[in-house]
Amino acid sequence: MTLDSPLPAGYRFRRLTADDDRAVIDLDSWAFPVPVEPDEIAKMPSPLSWDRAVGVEADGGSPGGSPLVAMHASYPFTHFPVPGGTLPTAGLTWVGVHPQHRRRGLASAMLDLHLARCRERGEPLSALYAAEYAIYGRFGYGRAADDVRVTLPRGAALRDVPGASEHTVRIEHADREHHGDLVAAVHRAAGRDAAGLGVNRPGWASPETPELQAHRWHDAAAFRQGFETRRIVVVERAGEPRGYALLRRKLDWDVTGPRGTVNVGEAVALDAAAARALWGVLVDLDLMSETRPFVLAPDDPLLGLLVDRRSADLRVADNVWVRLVDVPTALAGRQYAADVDVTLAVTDTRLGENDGVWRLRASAFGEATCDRSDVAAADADLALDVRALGAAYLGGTSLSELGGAGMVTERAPGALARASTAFGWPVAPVCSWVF
Ligand SMILES: CC(=O)SCCNC(=O)CCNC(=O)[C@H](O)C(C)(C)COP(=O)(O)OP(=O)(O)OC[C@H]1O[C@@H](n2cnc3c(N)ncnc32)[C@H](O)[C@@H]1OP(=O)(O)O
Repeated sequence: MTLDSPLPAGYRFRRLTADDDRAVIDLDSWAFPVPVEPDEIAKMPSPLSWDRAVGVEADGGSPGGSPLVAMHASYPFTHFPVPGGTLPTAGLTWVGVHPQHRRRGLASAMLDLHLARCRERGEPLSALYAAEYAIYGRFGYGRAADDVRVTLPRGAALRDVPGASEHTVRIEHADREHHGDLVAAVHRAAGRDAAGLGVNRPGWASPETPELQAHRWHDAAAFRQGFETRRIVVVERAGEPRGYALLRRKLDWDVTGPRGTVNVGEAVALDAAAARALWGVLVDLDLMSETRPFVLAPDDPLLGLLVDRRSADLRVADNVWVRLVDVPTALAGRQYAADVDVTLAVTDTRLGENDGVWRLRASAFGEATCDRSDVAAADADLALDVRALGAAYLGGTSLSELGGAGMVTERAPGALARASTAFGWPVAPVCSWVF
């Protein structure tokens, strides 16, 4: 795997291994300051896939410290959900540069190396969560999904759903041994057939590696911020799990009485009745005054269940960002919501292989092909940067919205409306956990 990519003078790439764990934690705590000592973090299982972690060393290093001054890594998603299918995808993560070495081009060099390695591994997509919004557009990533954050008042009124009362509820300490398989199975089922529509939910990635799973189930006291250990609510119908939520509570008091908070890490239900049963529990826990789900899809059933949506103080956040590393493979590797036959003049200043005109042909919810076209760029139906293609790829941002912001240019009248419909998807993309 290549490490042969240009860096500013005085720096070199080096593969990282498990022996670098402590130096990686020290560097990471420079990039992401947290109120937890590196010694404590070192006791946690590392989520990294070391064969995909690359460091940057500086000549001379830092005085009294490690020569490691920057790093990046990626998680392998062999089955990252895209509209109507899955594709191998690199989940870029742990991008960090020591503050003393920032703005010298280290992140740019790491991103170029990352994209080259994705191509070598045959991963047509890369996805990430962005620490800051303005960083990743220049590297060809587009904001591909949004999620919503809400704060639910205690006892928030929920619409009735027939069948909800037929569920039983278990509230237990959450641990991997007892709940790992259940959580994985319900999460997978919810992504495969979102809300029983017979179509999948793009972006709904699973933590695939043993390292990531161990890290996600590890419940480090140092990161709980006064909240209790992790708990789980499981709703079942006829003995079969139909939904779950991972949560923690924290009890506070003021003169008017208890004002506890419920933080919900992940809440997943397989149908409307299970969602109603689950949320009925989550908004009515004794001594709590509000419930805060972490990440919800913009079309999560909870939003439709709320009788008064305004009471939920809804805010929108960017969720996963997507980068098409191999444009034809990525475009042919998803399904489309309508028949489409369109030529796209794609600009990609970092990966020249993607640059040029591509002809995409697909039948609604069926096969798709994408081939290089000999149409001149000026005559293609639509012109767009690879970043806009990434934003539209999971069906969460419409090409017409991007066109309205000047990020897609229509050359053939009607092409933007048709392509926009085809690139859409009946289920909003979202990833339910941050990687
Ligand atoms: C997927 C993830 O892992 S997200 C985590 C990202 N990491 C962090 O936020 C941790 C704290 N920050 C850092 O470690 C670093 O500042 C990084 C990684 C964000 C940037 O690293 P640097 O080596 O300073 O970036 P580099 O010098 O290559 O800058 C490249 C370009 O991005 C711009 N840029 C860098 N960081 C930012 C930012 N936070 N916001 C906006 N623009 C930025 C630079 O100005 C530069 O622009 P230019 O090409 O027009 O001159």
